[in-house]
Amino acid sequence: MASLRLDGLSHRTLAPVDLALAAGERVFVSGPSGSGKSLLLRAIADLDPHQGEVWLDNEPRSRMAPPVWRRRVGLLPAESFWWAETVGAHLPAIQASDPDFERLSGRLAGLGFEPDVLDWSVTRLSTGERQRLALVRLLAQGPAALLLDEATANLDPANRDRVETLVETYRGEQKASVLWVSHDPEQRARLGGRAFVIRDGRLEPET
Ligand SMILES: Nc1ncnc2c1ncn2[C@@H]1O[C@H](COP(=O)(O)OP(=O)(O)OP(=O)(O)O)[C@@H](O)[C@H]1O
Repeated sequence: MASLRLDGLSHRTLAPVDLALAAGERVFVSGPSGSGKSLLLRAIADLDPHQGEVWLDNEPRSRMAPPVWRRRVGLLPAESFWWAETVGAHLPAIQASDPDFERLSGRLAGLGFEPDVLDWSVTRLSTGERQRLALVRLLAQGPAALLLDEATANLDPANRDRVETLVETYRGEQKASVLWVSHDPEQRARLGGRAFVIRDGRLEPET
């Protein structure tokens, strides 16, 4: 559970942003291709050069070790990277007797996977499977804030709904703040909440 606050955060194409998300709040960001949405998320995750500060509750990013920050502020990139042989090798080693195993199996099932997906080779994953499994992998770290870059861009409506449900369940249970980049106005309308747009290098409330 944590609030997320951007304090004069800027990057190469974006004017300084001040934005506060309460713990458990979801905020959408949209904007034309190339407007700087992904760079905004990457700056918050401290993956790219930027100016300004980001806070999780009262903890500034500059006082946290980068690996710790990136575990607590979890970025789901538009294209996920898989480096090991199997899906399961990317997830924490959990025994079937561990309570976390049930939670993991529940999330996999909620996204339409059988438990044997953990044994699948990553080379067989379709684009949509990669996108859904990358979300499961991210949530397994237990982030306090989620940064979602087009989390449903490659999915059919049924799988899009499954991902929305999983994100909303996690947000509700963990009181995680969620910054969600989405091009889909119907998704923003369906889920509700505050929405912003990046126009001419500025983050503005969507009207
Ligand atoms: N490493 C880099 N060096 C120079 N320019 C970059 C770099 N990374 C991104 N850019 C540029 O910054 C701009 C914003 O990129 P960004 O990926 O944030 O766009 P976006 O809003 O997420 O677009 P899309 O909706 O197409 O994913 C683009 O013009 C991009 O070419």
